[in-house]
Amino acid sequence: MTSIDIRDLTKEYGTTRAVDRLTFRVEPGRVTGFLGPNGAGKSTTLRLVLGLDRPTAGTATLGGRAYATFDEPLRHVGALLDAQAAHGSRTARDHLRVLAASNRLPERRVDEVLAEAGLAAVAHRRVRTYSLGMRQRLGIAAALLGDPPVVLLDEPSNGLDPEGIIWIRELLRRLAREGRTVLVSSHLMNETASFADHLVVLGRGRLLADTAMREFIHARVDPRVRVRTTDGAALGDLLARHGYDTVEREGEGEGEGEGERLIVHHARVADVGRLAWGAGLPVLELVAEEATLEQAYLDLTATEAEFAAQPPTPAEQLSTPSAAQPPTSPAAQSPAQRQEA
Ligand SMILES: Nc1ncnc2c1ncn2[C@@H]1O[C@H](COP(=O)(O)OP(=O)(O)OP(=O)(O)O)[C@@H](O)[C@H]1O
Repeated sequence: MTSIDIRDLTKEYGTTRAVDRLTFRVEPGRVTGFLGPNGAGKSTTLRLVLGLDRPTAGTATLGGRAYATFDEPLRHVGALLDAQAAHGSRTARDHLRVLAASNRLPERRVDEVLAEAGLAAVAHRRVRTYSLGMRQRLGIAAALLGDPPVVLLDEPSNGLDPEGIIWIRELLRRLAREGRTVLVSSHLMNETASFADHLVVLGRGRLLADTAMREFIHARVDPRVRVRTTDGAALGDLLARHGYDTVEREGEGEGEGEGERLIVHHARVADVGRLAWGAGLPVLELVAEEATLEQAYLDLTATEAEFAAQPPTPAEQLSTPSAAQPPTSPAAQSPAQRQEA
């Protein structure tokens, strides 16, 4: 199995440190989402893995080898970095045939990946007539050509139509199920949440998180419960007495007799339901509000966004908590933890 190993990787462009002593491993058999604000260093990292740029320090290897040591790299790594890279005057089929020949891949792979990417019917059209989404599909077809154990995709959903977005999601899931190593950068949080098992998050070239997606979300976003009752004041008091100090009263529900809606932070449906039942308060609605990757991501990168808007002074930088260990937000604490504090 081929993992991607990034060790102490640093890349400087003049005075800009695009990647800053980065260390992480991308494991096979799962889709790893690669996230971070604009300019965080994701593309630079991918370029370094693919030998398109030389690191200032550190290493990026695939199954222990540098990309440059592969004679037929498409058999080892498939990558989509720039959907505009294909030559416009060639047909899609010819573009793939050239790539296949240069890596001694059988020509049947060209037709297989064209079919897989939904391009069979337009394979004889010149690439310059392709829409952004079609080019994106062609780039993904090229990445799959050598049946590689490692797949790296930079913003693969870019320009894809809804059907294409479902296709890429299912493709990524399948590639991971087949035991491949799949690293996908994206700015689309809903999309990433739909296909990634694991996340690597960068901020200003440094590692902010390397964790399972489920843990990433649950560590940062508190569970909430939406409850509707005929007596919001009584339920609010009851919850406060039981340590639920963040209760938002949303007011009357729509229509007559709809009751009042409350949002209870750091709570679980079973606990709120049991308390209301014990006090004889009628519950008209009781729903767990799902935490989203977007909420968790914004919580983590809030500090980074501030830095991006206004560069800190050296003194501020010194007093900033380590980016690798962001402070636990109040939202991530349980009522018990907050009471202890
Ligand atoms: N060839 C280059 N010359 C100079 N600076 C560069 C070069 N490539 C990247 N940078 C700088 O390195 C930093 C990281 O850029 P990079 O493109 O890797 O970020 P990113 O996370 O991929 O961003 P985005 O989400 O916007 O694509 C940025 O400050 C960028 O301006």
